[in-house]
Amino acid sequence: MQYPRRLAAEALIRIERGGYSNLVLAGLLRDSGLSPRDRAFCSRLVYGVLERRRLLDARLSPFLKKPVDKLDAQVRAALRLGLYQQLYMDGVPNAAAVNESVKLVRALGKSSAAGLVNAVLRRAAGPWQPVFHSEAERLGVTCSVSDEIAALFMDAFGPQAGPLLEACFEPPALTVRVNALRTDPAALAARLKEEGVQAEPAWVPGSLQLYGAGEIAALPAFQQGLFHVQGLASQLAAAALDARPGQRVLDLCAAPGGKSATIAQAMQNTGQLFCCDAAASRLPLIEKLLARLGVTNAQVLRSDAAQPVPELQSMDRVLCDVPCSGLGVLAKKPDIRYKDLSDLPRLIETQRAILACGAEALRPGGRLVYSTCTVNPAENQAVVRGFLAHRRDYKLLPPPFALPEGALDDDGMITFLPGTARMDGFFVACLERLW
Ligand SMILES: C[S@@+](CC[C@H](N)C(=O)[O-])C[C@H]1O[C@@H](n2cnc3c(N)ncnc32)[C@H](O)[C@@H]1O
Repeated sequence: MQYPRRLAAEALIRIERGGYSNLVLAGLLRDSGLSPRDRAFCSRLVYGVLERRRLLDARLSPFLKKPVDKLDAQVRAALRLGLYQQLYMDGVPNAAAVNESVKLVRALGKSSAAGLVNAVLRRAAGPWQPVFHSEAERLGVTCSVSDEIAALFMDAFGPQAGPLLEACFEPPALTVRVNALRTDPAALAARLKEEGVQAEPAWVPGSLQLYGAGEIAALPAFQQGLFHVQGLASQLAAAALDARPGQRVLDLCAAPGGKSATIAQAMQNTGQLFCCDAAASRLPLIEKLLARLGVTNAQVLRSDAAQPVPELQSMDRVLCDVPCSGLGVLAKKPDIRYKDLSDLPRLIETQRAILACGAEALRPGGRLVYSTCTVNPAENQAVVRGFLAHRRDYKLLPPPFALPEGALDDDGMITFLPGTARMDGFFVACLERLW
């Protein structure tokens, strides 16, 4: 089992140097020749260490002469991987975790650190009695997020902050949106079975949950555009728009195109769907996805949604799926755990501006959905309430779908907290323009 560990260390080192975790890992695994079991082991190690990094470092630090950040990257990776196996992988005996880490650091060309790795790991997994200076620090270390994120959860959710941050260690269910332009859930489930993947209807209509899927993009059903991978919360946000055949629909922040694709299917490939994004480099992602799924009613445009767009007016539907802090998707994107939030006020300004411009583009009687993948009330309820305070021509609609247990309903604004029905944390508000 040395090779998957070595690959995991290599991935961690490249990610530290600025690589995106999903791309780095996918690239290394693709060329590895590893069995599916070893790939799964390697992925678990990489994502596990990224997720628990702060806690792992806090437990390693007392046994090191210098901060973890100042160690050689190879030594740091071997220590974090070793301690992660000791603490979180029941299938790996403690002694094996230590011995394999010693071998690993040698294989990584740092034989001189073998004694250190051995000595530190023999002690770091023992009893731990940390001293914290604040509740935010305690939650931050034990749940492996920054103090700032811990404090934000404490402000927003009080005593629920801890359990919610714990829930962010549980990955959401792997779900796909069945491409209604080409197939239906029963036919797709049968097809996936033929391709070796178990698929069952998830509770959101038109979706399937997959089990034991390996590399999804390699499946013929994927390549033939029979589905796209999409979380249930995102599918619900797209469904909340209630887009109909023949309508004019504007998706203001569309890349990489997941919700646009689901909306195009609801429109039965008729009418006009405008898929905009400010990031030119992300537009090809939308084009590629829509082409694979056979969407023909969409135009992909570069456009800054925070500025009025006079050409895109009188829409029947507008989706503002705005850029956000991403605090609902910590379980999928571990990098967000340590994200600097100093930019938040500027981000909230952008969210407000996008909602205001989206509202201008909607016709009276039309529907607008404002959504985020964060659970931060300042980016969610506060933005919508601030908007409604000076737009008397808009009103909130009741939730357009049955809410799963645990979802919050705030005058019709819906928050899925992390862990609700195995979904991402997400926010959806549905608004109607009255005149
Ligand atoms: C949450 S993502 C959208 C996800 C997309 N709706 C989907 O379902 O695949 C937010 C997007 O907003 C884009 N964005 C950020 N600022 C923007 C702006 N001022 N105008 C338009 N798009 C913007 C980002 O490039 C990013 O692609």
